[in-house]
Amino acid sequence: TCSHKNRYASLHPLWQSPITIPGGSRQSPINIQWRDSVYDPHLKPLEIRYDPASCLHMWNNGYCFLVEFEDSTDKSFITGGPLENNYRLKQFHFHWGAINDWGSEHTVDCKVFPAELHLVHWNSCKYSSFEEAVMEDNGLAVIGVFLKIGAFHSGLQELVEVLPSIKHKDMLVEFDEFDPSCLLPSCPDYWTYAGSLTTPPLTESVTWIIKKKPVEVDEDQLEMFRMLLFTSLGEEEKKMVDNFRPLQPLMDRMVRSSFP
Ligand SMILES: NS(=O)(=O)c1ccc(C(=O)NCc2cc(F)ccc2F)cc1
Ligand SMILES: [Zn+2]
Repeated sequence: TCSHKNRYASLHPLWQSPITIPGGSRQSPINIQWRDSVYDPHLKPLEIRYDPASCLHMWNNGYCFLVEFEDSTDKSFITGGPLENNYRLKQFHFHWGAINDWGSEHTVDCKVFPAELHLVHWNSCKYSSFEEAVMEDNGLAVIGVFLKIGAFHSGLQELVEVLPSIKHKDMLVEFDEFDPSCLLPSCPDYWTYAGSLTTPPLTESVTWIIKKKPVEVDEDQLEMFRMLLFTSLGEEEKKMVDNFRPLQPLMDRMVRSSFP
């Protein structure tokens, strides 16, 4: 197991006692041990079709900030990869740390990244809404992308400059014409495994697709994430940082890779 350095010391109340759900056998996040992952030559390339016009708004939900999409039709969806059906984009959000030494939910060979992007999709072939799909074991597909400190990211900057307008919990701002594929690495390689939501209700309905290559953002951009607050206007201010769940046991699961 990875040494649980003090990155869990000052966790959000949600995780003071790492919640393990009774009988949970496929919880997320996990450490991906590269050498234990199994190359699956039958895995197809992931197909990503996002329509920037389906972007609705960005808001602070008191745990992270998220950009939500219009999901009444298959305007923005993914298919292929480990997926049997089309999965419609619902929202994307991030998890990050108080400092650049930690922040991601998943780790690779125990390496922690300063932040992690999650693009959340639901199986629109089998279910009629996100809320329905979230209860089913093939209901959701989440693409995870690691962020590392490096070059300035011009696509991310469009999000960063809106953050001051959603500083407090429940603030929302209209947001349109954003194509989240600009946040993905160009390398097609990924790992995939069966897991769960990483926040309550922690339902075990997620096919995780974790991109092998991180994307680079500069430290001022990541610092802007840390100006957000968990708290509502008028409450005692608590900086929105360390909004990641502790690592969960792999148990009887295999992690497959799309690359040899
Ligand atoms: N970090 S993650 O990518 O694993 C993740 C993705 C989505 C959600 C979510 O939608 N929660 C709210 C929510 C949950 C439900 F189960 C039903 C409705 C609903 F809005 C939680 C965690
Ligand atoms: Zn997430």
